[in-house]
Amino acid sequence: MMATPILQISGLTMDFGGIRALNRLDLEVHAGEIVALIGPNGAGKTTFFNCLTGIYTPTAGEILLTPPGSTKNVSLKGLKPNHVTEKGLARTFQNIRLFSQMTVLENVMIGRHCRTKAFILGAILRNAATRREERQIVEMSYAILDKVGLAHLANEFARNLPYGAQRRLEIARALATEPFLLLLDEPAAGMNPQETQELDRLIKEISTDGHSILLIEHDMKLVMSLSDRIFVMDYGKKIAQGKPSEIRSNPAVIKAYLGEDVDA
Ligand SMILES: Nc1ncnc2c1ncn2[C@@H]1O[C@H](COP(=O)(O)OP(=O)(O)OP(=O)(O)O)[C@@H](O)[C@H]1O
Repeated sequence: MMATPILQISGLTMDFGGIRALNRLDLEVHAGEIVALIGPNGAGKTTFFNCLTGIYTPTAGEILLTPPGSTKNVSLKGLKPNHVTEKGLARTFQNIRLFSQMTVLENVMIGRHCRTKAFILGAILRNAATRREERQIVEMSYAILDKVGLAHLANEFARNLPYGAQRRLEIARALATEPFLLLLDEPAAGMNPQETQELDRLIKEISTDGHSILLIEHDMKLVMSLSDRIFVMDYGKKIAQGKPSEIRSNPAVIKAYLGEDVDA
């Protein structure tokens, strides 16, 4: 028997006034998978992520999250972004959103915040439990920075990092929330070929560590290298889904991309 998907989306619809940006989308992600969401500009991919992560409340449809190995699901529909993160789903953004005036380490520690127990009173009194928790946060943040290859830059201001490193720092911050599902919105955007290759390796490593991944990406070479399955959208609808080899030769996909600048 096939295990319950960790993410199950059905009939997801999002209207902006008269514009139907998402039209009854169904999609599922299983534990351990790397799934890519692709489609021409304006297809609705970012809107889709925004509906999943509490930035928009969808007009209709359901979004169910089930921790790996569990049978109990939770609906994400209508939850605030911080509550979505608490349920085990973290994301990065198309436009980098780091705290540029803070250090690399602090940016990761902030990601950790949603899993900490210490309250304001603890911070004021700085009791033993608070200090212990702080120490653990620092250690864990260093371990994550090590994973993404940024430990040596821990005390640098985020704004001083090269572009590719900033994108990896965003991933580190998302990982600090301990997600079982990670959403990456165009992680390779603006990267040079070497940075993209490093990203390819990093995403595979994160997947091997036990995180499932759903990513939006325009770099087709990266998509084909990473994905177990690909969902293709156009005009808010799903037009195809399948393995990379199936998507590559799918006539509906080729048609949707005609006239588009595809980084093949
Ligand atoms: N806040 C909003 N208000 C009104 N319309 C919106 C809003 N956000 C998105 N849209 C519209 O929804 C459609 C889908 O946009 P979206 O940004 O999700 O596409 P995309 O697939 O992410 O595109 P890209 O690849 O360029 O990032 C577009 O027609 C867009 O103009």
